[in-house]
Parts: sequence; C-alpha cells; structure tokens
Amino acid sequence: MKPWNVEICDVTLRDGEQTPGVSFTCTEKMEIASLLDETGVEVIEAGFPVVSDNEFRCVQQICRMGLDSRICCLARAVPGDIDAAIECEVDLVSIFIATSDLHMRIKYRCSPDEMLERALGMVDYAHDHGIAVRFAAEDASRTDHTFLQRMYAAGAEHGAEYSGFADTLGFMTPVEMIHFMEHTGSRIPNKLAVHCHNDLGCATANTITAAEYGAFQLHTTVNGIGERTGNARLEEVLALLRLKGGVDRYDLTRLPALSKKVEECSGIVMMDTKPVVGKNAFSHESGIHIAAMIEDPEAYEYLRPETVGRERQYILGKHTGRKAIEHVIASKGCSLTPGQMHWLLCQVKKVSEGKCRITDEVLMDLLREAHKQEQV
Ligand SMILES: CC(=O)SCCNC(=O)CCNC(=O)[C@H](O)C(C)(C)COP(=O)(O)OP(=O)(O)OC[C@H]1O[C@@H](n2cnc3c(N)ncnc32)[C@H](O)[C@@H]1OP(=O)(O)O
Ligand SMILES: O=C(O)CCC(=O)C(=O)O
Repeated sequence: MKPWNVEICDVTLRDGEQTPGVSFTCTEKMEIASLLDETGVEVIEAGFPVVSDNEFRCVQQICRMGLDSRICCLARAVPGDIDAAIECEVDLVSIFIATSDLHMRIKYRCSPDEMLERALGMVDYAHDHGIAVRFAAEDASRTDHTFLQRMYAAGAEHGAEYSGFADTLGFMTPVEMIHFMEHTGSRIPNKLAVHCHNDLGCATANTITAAEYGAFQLHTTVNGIGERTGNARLEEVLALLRLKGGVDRYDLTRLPALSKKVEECSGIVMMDTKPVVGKNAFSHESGIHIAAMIEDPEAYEYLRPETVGRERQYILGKHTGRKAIEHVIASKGCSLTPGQMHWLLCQVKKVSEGKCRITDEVLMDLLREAHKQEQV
C-alpha cells in the first residue's frame, strides 16, 4: 500500500495552551518542542506571538533551537501580527480569518469580500518577507463552500503554501468530513490543512478521515488538549497513520514521554482509558482474554504496546481466571499446588470485590498465605 501523503502540524503550544487555565513556561514549551521534534513531527505551531511579550520571546527562542521541525505561529490578518511573526523568524505563519456568516458579522466591521481582500494583502506581506503562509479559515465548517473555494483559490494565487480548514466548533462527523473533502477539500490548488476540535468527540476520526481523502497537513495536540474539549490527539492520529495509512516514519516510542510531559506542564490529567498513552491501554484483567493472549497477544491487541513504547500488563482482580493467575504466578518464579492456586484465585476475587486493588504487595501477602494452605 502506498503510504498516505501527510504531515503533522502539532498545535499543542498554541491551541493546546488555549485550554482554560493552561500556561506553559518558555522552558516547558522548549522541552515539549524538543520531544515533538524527536517524534518526527514536521511542523510545530509554537504560539501566537502577539498574545504577550513573553509569548513572543518563547516563539522566537523555539525558532532558534535549530530543530528539524518547521516552526509556525498564528497571526490574525493584521499587520502587527504578521510583523511579530517576521520578527520571530518563523518558517511558516498561519494567517487566519473567520469565514462563516455569523463570525464575519459579529467580528469584522466590513463585508466578507473586503475582509478577504484585506487578508490577501497580509498573505502578500508575509510572502514578500520570505515566510511561507497557511491561509486558514476559522469556523470553516459553517462556511458557504463557494466562499471557501474562492478564498482558497485566491490564497494559492497569492502564494499561500497551504489552505486551512477548521472545524472550530468540533461538530462534524466523519461522513460530513468526506462530503467536505469530495466537494471542496480535494479540489484546492495548494495543500490542505485540517484543524479539528473535539466537542462531539470526533476530532481524531475527522482528522484521519480527511487524511484518507487527501488532506495533507493534520493538526493535533498532545493528549488532545485545547480549547474547550480540545483537538485531535497526536498519539491517536500517529497510531492510526501507522496502522491504517502505512506511515511509519514517526518515532511512536517517544509518545509516552511526550504525553507525560504535557500532562505535567498543563495539569490536565489523562484518563486511564485514553488510547495509546493511557494507563489501561495495554492492561488486561479478564480471564478469557488473558487465557487467549498467553497463546497469542494479537487475540486482544490491535496495536502492539512495544510499537508505542509501552508494556503489556496483566492485572489480577475479580475477573481473573485460572490460566491468568497461573501465568502471573509463574512469571514471578513461584509455584503452587493446584489446591493452593484455587485458594489464591478465590482470595483474589474476594479481595478485589472488597474494592482493594491487587497490587504486587497485596499479591505477595496472599502468596505467603497460599503457601500456608494445606498442600494438595
Ligand atoms: C479559533 C482560534 O483559536 S483563534 C485564536 C484564539 N486565540 C486567542 O485569542 C489568543 C489569546 N488572545 C489574546 O491574547 C488577545 O485576544 C489578542 C492579543 C490576540 C488580541 O487582544 P485585543 O487587541 O485586546 O483584542 P480583543 O481580544 O479584545 O478582540 C479581538 C480583536 O481581534 C480581531 N480579530 C479576530 N480575529 C481576527 C482575524 N482573523 N483577523 C483580523 N482581526 C481579527 C477582532 O475583530 C477584534 O478586533 P477589534 O479589537 O478591532 O474589535
Ligand atoms: O486553522 C488554523 O490554523 C487555526 C484555526 C483554529 O485554531 C480554530 O479555528 O480552532
């Protein structure tokens, strides 16, 4: 299979930082940027320079790190924002305008056509200063397709390398994304970037669907942080690109460290059930599952833990079966008689039904007790 033609633009340091209450220090931003670079992410959106003097300095410092990733920043279609991008020496500036009727009406004191003209002037301005441009439509998923097509065509004529499509309110479904790709996305003259929010839980699915239908630049954030319910998740998008899109150039073993770092720096704690990097992603308790996995882990794992720098764990608890407990006990170098093993299995179920987790410590106590049981 021919690998999908895609690149990642990770926006953790910009949209991710727009998560209410989150603010990264410059050092944290640089550490996260290094890890993204090591993972092989092609574009890092380092920030929005006009937000503050400190933000400006952070973007500038990330530009000076000498990373392989291209560094991008966000800018409104106003000269001051483009000047800041130029001064930071970013490789790519994302010049955005909101394009839906609602946004145009409430935000700008001019007609859509005037706003588009003004924005194209900013594309020229950045382009003339040697900076690559993404010409992005905010609230694009609520925008008239004819206007979008006109905007993207004009942007490309003015030298924009990318056209950006944002599902800003995160309401699309994968079928709606296919519809957009077939009617507009796959027909634009330059590279399409998709930026999906997660308000209805479809951000990753929409992003990967867009990729399958020809979108080139995929926006992600680590752990899916970002405005409100966040953005498409880097870990999931990269795993899907590997497993469904044949894209194997990213170092997925960096993901656990990256995810941990962003969890620490953002204070946004991940769910145990989070795909790829969550605590439970490769943990198994059910007896029937483990009995089969002892024969072949593929029975209950589509993604291999070692592919993403993780390890498989067999957890003992209420749902443990005989084969699972025998396997766990043998892996600890212990042996029990069948009677002792049966006693231990019953105790494991009883203890965990009493809401106590079977930690290593609890298991060792139970094992000592098991040895005292009558030898059968
Ligand atoms: C969908 C997204 O994620 S877009 C990015 C959202 N991110 C942020 O807002 C980052 C944090 N924001 C900030 O720090 C501040 O809002 C700033 C520095 C960007 C701007 O601050 P202020 O100058 O005080 O403006 P304020 O936030 O009150 O209003 C936004 C202004 O930007 C204008 N604006 C918004 N989007 C655009 C755009 N794409 N192009 C041009 N102007 C825009 C609005 O019309 C409004 O202009 P006005 O002040 O002339 O009415
Ligand atoms: O498309 C982009 O590059 C930015 C737009 C954005 O952040 C959004 O609409 O949520």
